[in-house]
Amino acid sequence: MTAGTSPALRLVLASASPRRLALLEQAGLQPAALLPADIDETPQKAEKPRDYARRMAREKAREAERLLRETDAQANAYVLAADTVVSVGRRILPKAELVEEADACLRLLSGRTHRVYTAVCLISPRGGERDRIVETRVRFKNLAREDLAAYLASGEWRGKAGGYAIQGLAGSFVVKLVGSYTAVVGLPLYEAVNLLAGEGYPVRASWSAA
Ligand SMILES: Cc1cn([C@H]2C[C@H](O)[C@@H](COP(=O)(O)OP(=O)(O)OP(=O)(O)O)O2)c(=O)[nH]c1=O
Repeated sequence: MTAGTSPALRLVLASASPRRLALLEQAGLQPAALLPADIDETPQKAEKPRDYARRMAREKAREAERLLRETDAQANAYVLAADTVVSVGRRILPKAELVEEADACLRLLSGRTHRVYTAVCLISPRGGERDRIVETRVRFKNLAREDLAAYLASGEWRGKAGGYAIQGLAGSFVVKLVGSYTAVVGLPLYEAVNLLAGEGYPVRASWSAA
């Protein structure tokens, strides 16, 4: 753990997503602990995709913070959580678990622009809560029958919001992206690092090659 002058200062990533951990590490941040939060991810009736992503990130952070306090009431930790939602208009696409779901998502995304909302929420050691929401517009090419069949066979869609992963094979479906690539993968690095820095976390403490 490298957290500057305060050895007790810790970063906790409230996530089970290997992508989020890899992104955090890409930015030179090594969490001291992973604390996935098991929350109810059902969207509320008529909830807007942006509001839903924000609520989910907040609930994940709060639940992880609660779990942390249960084991260590004095924990001097920053708790970071994120949530990614893919939407077409007001419609929230599912995190595809079944091939039928992925198929339906990809047919909907084919040849059009959709929005990806990723919210990031940070709870600081003193309990202060801050968040950011990033909207990214992604345009997919027209997916041919062969594209669809091959992509579904790859299995890369499993567990991914909207039934695709831009960091994998589906990267070749993207005609245009306006917003944040890292947000689409699962953690907007610019916003996450800024949130942490703004709350006093030593974000560059481990950058030195020495
Ligand atoms: C759109 C898209 C999503 N995803 C992933 C990121 C998230 O893991 C997932 C969206 O689901 P989330 O509910 O945001 O995250 P998760 O349940 O996988 O992980 P956790 O809550 O423990 O942090 O979809 C990609 O990896 N690539 C993409 O291009």
